[in-house]
Amino acid sequence: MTNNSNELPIVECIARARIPTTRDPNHSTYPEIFLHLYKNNRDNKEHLAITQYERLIRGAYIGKLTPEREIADSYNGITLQFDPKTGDLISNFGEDTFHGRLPVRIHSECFTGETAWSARCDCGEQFDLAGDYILQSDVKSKMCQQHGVIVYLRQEGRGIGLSEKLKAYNLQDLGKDTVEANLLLNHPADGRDFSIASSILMDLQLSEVDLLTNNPDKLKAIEIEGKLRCTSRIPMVPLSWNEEGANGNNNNNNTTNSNSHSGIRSKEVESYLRTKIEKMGHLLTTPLTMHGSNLSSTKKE
Ligand SMILES: Nc1nc2c(ncn2[C@@H]2O[C@H](COP(=O)(O)OP(=O)(O)OP(=O)(O)O)[C@@H](O)[C@H]2O)c(=O)[nH]1
Repeated sequence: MTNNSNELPIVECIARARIPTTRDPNHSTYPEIFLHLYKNNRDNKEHLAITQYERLIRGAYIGKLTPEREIADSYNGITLQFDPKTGDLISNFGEDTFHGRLPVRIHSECFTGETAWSARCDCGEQFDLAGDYILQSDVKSKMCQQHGVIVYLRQEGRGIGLSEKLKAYNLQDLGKDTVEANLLLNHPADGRDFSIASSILMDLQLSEVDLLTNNPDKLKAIEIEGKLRCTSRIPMVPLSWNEEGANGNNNNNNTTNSNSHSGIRSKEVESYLRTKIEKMGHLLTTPLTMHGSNLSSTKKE
């Protein structure tokens, strides 16, 4: 395995499965998503793609697998044939490049935000918003059509890992911001490698994506000449900013922020978001009334 950062990582899907989900309460039957587990030649992590699009189910097992059966249930009118020993699809459909745009979220692991209900960051909220945007049918944007992909990168704490992130939290409690805390611990401000996500998206045969993000580094990483293109950015506006009078690019109708849930509020999350905007160039306009500050800075795209 090579580790040349100028080259795109090589990714290989090592497991796929169909997952019925409860994400869409308006759906009469449960919608289905597919989990694709990838290994790669950059790190020893298993990264994930969560897809909602029928052409992206290569290798996914559909129907009830028994040792005698070689034909699985049909899916969207296509009869699926699979290898009963491995569970892999034999049919080759879905191998063509997908011609069209799909909403895509590249999300980084955050145990504290997604599992432990931490109000230090908005990671759990963002993950839910991305799922709602992609999986629900009643979102504002007609572009969704209940199709899309979430690439879930196992890059906890912007790549520094959970134990180092907890040390950073302690420094933040002493007054450092998230960037200063990382640097004091001898880590980069952001140690993530988004090119793994690009390779996964290309493996899923995507060529054009509408990226759900405020992070300019993700927008850059997604542009692979002649292969992968970001056609538009869908801003991730914190839910709590709904009532705070967010302006500028946050008022874009085509955002993930389409419901009235009040979102995460804490002085820690405000500091976290402020540091993203002021030090990491995130494409968000701070609401003027942000608690504990009178910020009015606007980052232009
Ligand atoms: N080092 C460090 N990492 C944190 C902290 N809070 C959250 N994180 C990590 O920051 C990452 C958030 O990444 P993403 O959800 O991809 O979002 P993003 O890069 O901010 O960009 P968006 O696409 O705009 O949401 C996760 O890996 C979190 O674990 C912190 O205080 N310190």
